[in-house]
Amino acid sequence: MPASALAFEAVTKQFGTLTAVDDLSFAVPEGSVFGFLGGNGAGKTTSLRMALDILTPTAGRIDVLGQPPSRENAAAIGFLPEERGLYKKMSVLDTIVYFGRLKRMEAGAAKASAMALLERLGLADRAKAPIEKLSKGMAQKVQVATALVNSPGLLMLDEPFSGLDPVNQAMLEDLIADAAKGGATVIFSTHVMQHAERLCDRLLLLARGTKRFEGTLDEARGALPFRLVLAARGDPAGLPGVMKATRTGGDGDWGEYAVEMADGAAPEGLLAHCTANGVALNRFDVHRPSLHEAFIHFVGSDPATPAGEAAR
Ligand SMILES: Nc1ncnc2c1ncn2[C@@H]1O[C@H](COP(=O)(O)OP(=O)(O)OP(=O)(O)O)[C@@H](O)[C@H]1O
Repeated sequence: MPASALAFEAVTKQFGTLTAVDDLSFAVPEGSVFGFLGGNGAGKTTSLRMALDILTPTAGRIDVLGQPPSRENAAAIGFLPEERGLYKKMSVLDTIVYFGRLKRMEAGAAKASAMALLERLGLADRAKAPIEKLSKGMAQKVQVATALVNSPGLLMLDEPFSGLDPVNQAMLEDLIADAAKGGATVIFSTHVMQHAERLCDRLLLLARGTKRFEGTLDEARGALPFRLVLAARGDPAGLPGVMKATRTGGDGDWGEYAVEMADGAAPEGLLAHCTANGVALNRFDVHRPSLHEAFIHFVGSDPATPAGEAAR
C-alpha cells in the first residue's frame, strides 16, 4: 500500500443538527491526482476545510502528510479556497511573492517562481497591476499561483476550474498534470465530471456528506454495463460471450443489433472471434459509460453543474 497524503477515518462534521460530512473514510495515495466529486452541498468544502484545520471534525480522525491537521505543515500544502480573496490594492507579483514568503521561501526564489507562474498563466504583462484591475478569471489564476508558488508536495484545490473560460480551464488542467508529474499529490473538488475524467487517478463521489464511491475512473465506469452495437450479416446470438442480441434495424440479411454480453465477457474477445472466423460485420461500436453516467448511477442525481459553468 502506498503511503497516504491525506486519510479520513470515520470523520463526521455536524453544524448544529445538520450533518455535513457523515462517517467518511477515504485515503489519497501519495503522488496521485484525486477528485472530490459531488453536487452542491455534498460536503466537499467542509472536508477540505477539516483537512486544513480550518474546521474541527465532530468525530473521527484525519491524517495529513502523516500528521493530524495543523497550521504547522502549511508550507507543505498549497490551498486554493472556495471563497477567493486577495488584497485588492497589492500588485499581482507582490501578492504571489507574499504567499511564497509566508511559506518560508527566500525573496529571490519567490519572485522567480512567481514570474515563471505568471508567464505560464499568460499574466506576465499584468505583474505590476493591482489585483483590483484584474478580471475575475485573471484573479482566480493569480490565486492558483499563490497555491503553487513554493511547489508544495500536496495541493488542495477547491473548485479550481469555476469561473475560468475553456482556454484557461485547459491551462489549469495542464498545470495540475505537471504538478503531479513533478511528484505532488493533487486533490481537487469539482462538480464538472470532464475535468475529473481527464485528470484523476482516483475519485471520491460524495452525496449528502456520505461516500458513494471511492476508486479509479475505470472502476467507477466499470460499475455500469457498456453498450455494444453491431451491424452483422446474420444474428449474432450464439456468438461467444453474447447473452442477448436485439435487432434494432438493418436491411435483409444485414441487421443492426444491440448486444448484451454475458458477465465478464469482453467485447474485444467477441471482435477477435468474428475476425478469426470470418463473421461478416460492418459495425462494431462499444459505448463505455461516461463518468457523468457513473455519477448518476452512484449518487442518484445529476451533479448539478450550475448554468453557465461550461465544461470544456
Ligand atoms: N459554517 C457552516 N455552518 C452551517 N452549515 C454549513 C457550514 N458550512 C457548510 N455548511 C453546510 O454543510 C453542507 C455541506 O456544505 P459544503 O460547502 O461542504 O458542500 P460542497 O460539497 O462544497 O458544495 P458546493 O459544491 O455547493 O460548494 C451544506 O448543507 C452546507 O449548507
